[in-house]
Amino acid sequence: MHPIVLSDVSKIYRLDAVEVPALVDINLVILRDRFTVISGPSGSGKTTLLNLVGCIDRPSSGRIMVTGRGVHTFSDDELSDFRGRELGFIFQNFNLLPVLTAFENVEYPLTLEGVAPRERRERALALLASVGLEAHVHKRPGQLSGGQRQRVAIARALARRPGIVLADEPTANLDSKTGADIIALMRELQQREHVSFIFSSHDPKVIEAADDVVYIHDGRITSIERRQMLPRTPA
Ligand SMILES: Nc1ncnc2c1ncn2[C@@H]1O[C@H](COP(=O)(O)OP(=O)(O)OP(=O)(O)O)[C@@H](O)[C@H]1O
Repeated sequence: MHPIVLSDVSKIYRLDAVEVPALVDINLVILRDRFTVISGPSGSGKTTLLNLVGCIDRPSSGRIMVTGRGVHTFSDDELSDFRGRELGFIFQNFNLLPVLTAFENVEYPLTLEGVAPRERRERALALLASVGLEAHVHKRPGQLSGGQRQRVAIARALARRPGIVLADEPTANLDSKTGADIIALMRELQQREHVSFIFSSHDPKVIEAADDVVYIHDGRITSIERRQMLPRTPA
């Protein structure tokens, strides 16, 4: 099954009497287990599209199926439940809880889900090791570099084993070398954890790493580039 299908989706923001058409008639299939990048100039609608797919906002019209569910029909509570269960998020400014250690930040979503302490600990430590932070698990975000904070955010996004992970400009606040390392890491984790990654970005390095690139301009899809259509063999 395709994880995400958008049919005739439009989003209009209303500012007083002014209407801003941020997305217009979007028809898009985002394939599962792939690294999809939404790209386009500033103001083209990337964040709006990601917010709709991420169940943070609803379309003004059209249908959005995420893993077989029509999320455009969901109430606020249903959207929030669905987000917590099915989706992981990596935020541009990392959004880590400053008073918690790296370990506690990754463990936190598992605590919310009611996972038993031992399993929480094992999963959080394994994820922090897989992002190369085993030596930093007891540090708080303020004691970590930008790249290290992003790694914690990636580990946290994967903690509940979501089928889909979304990120808005994940390399925007990183220098170019750190950004390249983070992209390589995300690529590796996406394949290992069998998740669909959907990122918005205009970073050429992120676009280069993608399987599929959806280009948007003025709220409309201008082209879709699908690469490596053959299934990857496990490493
Ligand atoms: N909450 C809002 N209220 C009104 N207009 C909005 C709102 N959010 C976005 N817009 C408008 O919708 C359009 C698309 O914005 P969006 O943030 O999706 O673009 P973007 O491609 O992510 O841009 P950037 O790369 O600069 O982050 C823009 O014209 C923007 O001004």
